[in-house]
Amino acid sequence: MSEVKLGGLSKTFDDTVAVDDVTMTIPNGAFVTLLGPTGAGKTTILRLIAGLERPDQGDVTIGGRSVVNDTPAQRNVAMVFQQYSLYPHLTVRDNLAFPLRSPLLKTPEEEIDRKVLEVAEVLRISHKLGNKATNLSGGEMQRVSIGRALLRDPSIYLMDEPLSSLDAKLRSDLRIELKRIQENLGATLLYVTHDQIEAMTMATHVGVLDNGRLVQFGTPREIYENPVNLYVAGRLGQPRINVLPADLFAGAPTGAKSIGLRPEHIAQGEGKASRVKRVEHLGDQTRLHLSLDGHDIVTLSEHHTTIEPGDTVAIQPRNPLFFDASGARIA
Ligand SMILES: Nc1ncnc2c1ncn2[C@@H]1O[C@H](COP(=O)(O)OP(=O)(O)OP(=O)(O)O)[C@@H](O)[C@H]1O
Repeated sequence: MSEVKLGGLSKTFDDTVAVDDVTMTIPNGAFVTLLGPTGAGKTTILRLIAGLERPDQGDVTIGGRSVVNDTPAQRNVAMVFQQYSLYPHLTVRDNLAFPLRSPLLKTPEEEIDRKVLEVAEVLRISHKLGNKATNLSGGEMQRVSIGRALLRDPSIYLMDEPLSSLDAKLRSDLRIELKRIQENLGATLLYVTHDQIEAMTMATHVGVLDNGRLVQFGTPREIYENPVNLYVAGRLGQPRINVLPADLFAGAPTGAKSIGLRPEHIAQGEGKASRVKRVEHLGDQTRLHLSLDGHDIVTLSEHHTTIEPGDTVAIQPRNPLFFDASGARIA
């Protein structure tokens, strides 16, 4: 596995700037997620690293060596796409074994068998090894695609929303498995997702993209607790951060246009009186939807709260974030 560096990487398609001067280091053994809305440039970054696109500007190095003039095969990256890409006429076993049977590798058949079984076990598809790839459910096909990538020994794994087609239960199981496998292998992984839970739970580092630009790169905790701007603050956190006028509460610093309050950063009991509009009991948490001077605010409450719609709750900020008129964080 290797450190992968992007230096001033840019790519334009016709009039669209897909990737805009991105500089980023994916440390050896790191699990980096790229987070951003549709069209932010996530997939294009993966394709530039894989060698499926050529950059207009900038460099990609793998293990300290520039690879921009290398073919995808020479780069030795393993890519898992959102859409599974299996050989339909082959069995699951043969699909998994395929990369190991490359004439260059000369892997002995018993070793191939052992590795295939191991990966099939982890991904819970051992009972389907004899099936043709076409006789699988979407979730099973995607697990085979992930398994096929895991069977190689690439410089980096590039994964483009590999879990997005799976149901919620399987997705959360595989999230844990994938993280465990990555840690065991010491694998370097760049993982694209829309899903902030995936970004928060699996990543050692998160890169947040906005219109092709990398706006912040840091640990999930840094990104959550210290967002550089409103855009980043809004990408992590469920329920989303409340963004309110800075003068709604006393104490805003000069130049502050808005205050960002995460739902858990609102203290109840003292402060300004808000009206309860809705109470959502979600099992693991209870959410209060409040209205204060015409602004909607979401906060959390105790599981067994007796607060009801129509009640009044006094609230005040705790650990607020302040942003200027351009959205940049100022305090
Ligand atoms: N081959 C292409 N030709 C023209 N435009 C492209 C091409 N590939 C990507 N784009 C454009 O570049 C921008 C970035 O696309 P990209 O697929 O990298 O975004 P993304 O963040 O991966 O989005 P999604 O989450 O929807 O996959 C988009 O505006 C897209 O329409």
